Amino acid sequence: EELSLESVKGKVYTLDSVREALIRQEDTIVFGLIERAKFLMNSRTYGGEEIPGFAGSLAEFVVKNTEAVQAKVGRYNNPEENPFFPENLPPSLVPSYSFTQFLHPKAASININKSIWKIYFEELLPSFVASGDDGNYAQTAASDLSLLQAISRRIHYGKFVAEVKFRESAQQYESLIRSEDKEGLMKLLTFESVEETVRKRVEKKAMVFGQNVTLKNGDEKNVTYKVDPSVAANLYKNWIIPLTKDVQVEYLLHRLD
Ligand SMILES: O=C(O)C(=O)C[C@]1(C(=O)O)C=C[C@@H](O)C=C1
Repeated sequence: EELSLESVKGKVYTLDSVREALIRQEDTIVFGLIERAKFLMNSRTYGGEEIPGFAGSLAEFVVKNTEAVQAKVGRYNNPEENPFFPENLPPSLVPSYSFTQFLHPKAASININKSIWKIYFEELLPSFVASGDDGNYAQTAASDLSLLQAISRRIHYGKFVAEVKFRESAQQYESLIRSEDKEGLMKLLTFESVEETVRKRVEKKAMVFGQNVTLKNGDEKNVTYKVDPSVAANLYKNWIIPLTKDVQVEYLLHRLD
């Protein structure tokens, strides 16, 4: 019998368990897309300085302040969580839970939220949100925040995936890490067939969770969706999976520090 990766009590990370976690996070992301798509683009949420005395957008104001509140109640004590604005976050005020420390300390702090932020507003939103203004800026920012958090958590979960893979094939990874062979690392950590399954499942989830439900007979043939299922699948294909892989490579490059 093989020993479990973590013999201490607490959360156990294995390739199966991290993949299970990624699958569950798909639900959160698909629901997040559906919730954000309820509102129009509402560009005033993202531009100009709408808040007196605050140098940033309304969305930035909501995210910064919400992260500060959540930091005070311990959100970022969990190594699976990564803030968008880590600068000047207040300390937690609550007793901390002892989360399983699974990551390599020198690689654990990777945070690519600055890129995620930019991609989200510049590329993702326009791909699934209808243009226009319905005035719901606060609700829009709140739904952006929960979707951003879900996407960020998923992408940074790459650290856990990478650590599992490293422990399973330490020798193979070590030589690639020592020669800083990014391409070789990318190749070793890639499973094309898993990626294809992820994309297909996400498309199906967008169909199942996002279909407009009616009780009228005959409507089964005219099903419509709240978010175009192919948009959800492409979001994974073009951004979420590639960024999760970038996090894995970045993590591995620091794995022997
Ligand atoms: O499941 C894995 O092994 C992962 O690394 C996750 C993931 C993904 O982002 O979904 C990324 C790279 C692999 O090629 C397959 C899937």
